[in-house]
Amino acid sequence: MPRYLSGWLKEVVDNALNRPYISMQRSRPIYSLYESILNAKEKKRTAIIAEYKTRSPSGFFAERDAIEYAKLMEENGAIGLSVLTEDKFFGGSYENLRNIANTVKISILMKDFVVTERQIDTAYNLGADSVLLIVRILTERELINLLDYARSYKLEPLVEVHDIDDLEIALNSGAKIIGINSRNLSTLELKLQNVKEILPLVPNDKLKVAESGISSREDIEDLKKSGADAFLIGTLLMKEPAKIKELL
Ligand SMILES: O=C(O)c1ccccc1NCC(=O)[C@H](O)[C@H](O)COP(=O)(O)O
Repeated sequence: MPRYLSGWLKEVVDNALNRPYISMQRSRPIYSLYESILNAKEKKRTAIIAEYKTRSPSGFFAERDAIEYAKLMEENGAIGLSVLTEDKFFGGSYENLRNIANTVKISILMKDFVVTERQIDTAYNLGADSVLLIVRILTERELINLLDYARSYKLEPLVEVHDIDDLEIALNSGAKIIGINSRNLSTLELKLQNVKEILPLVPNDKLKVAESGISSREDIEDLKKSGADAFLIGTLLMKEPAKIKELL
């Protein structure tokens, strides 16, 4: 069982425990998220992971065609796509993930509240190249088990932290890609400053992803100075997809 949780986080995790398993034959190769970020880092290119989400608990709402969005992001140099599959709170679907995976040749992150191996089986089958593992909702043992399980498919998870305690657990678990999320999961407030403070504490042999609340080229430059290797951006690009051209 995942950690003790309350409120919407408890509900989202309870739902995740009962998500159906999708059985299908994966038809695309793995486009490694780890290698994609590393490659951009080595070439000193800005690594953007563009997120497809249509709503969220903080009140975000956008209507946009998933395939058009994914193609535009790929054509404009995004190194990856983060696709929300959580349905109740984020309006996501496995169908969007499968359709996007059938369309693009860049890395795809299944963005969900992953707490079971069955969800990782499904991510792989649908064509995802990585899964999100959120430290806040998992025990350290569960995190280690799910990391190992994802790697058995050659999927390297993005392990998300919100504070220094989470970071310690992520490092103990052997995570290789660490995402620092500026959104507080309880209050839903954004605080980019938290990300800037935690980034320098992440060892340099990890790949570091800044997540949430990035709204300009200046934010990216600031986060780079603090050590970020990649940037996960949803709201800005879902509202104005053409902005990707200004970010790279
Ligand atoms: O996006 C939300 O409002 C949200 C609310 C509660 C928990 C998580 C939430 N978002 C998850 C994410 O990680 C973001 O969608 C992602 O980092 C992109 O953030 P943004 O660019 O701020 O949309």
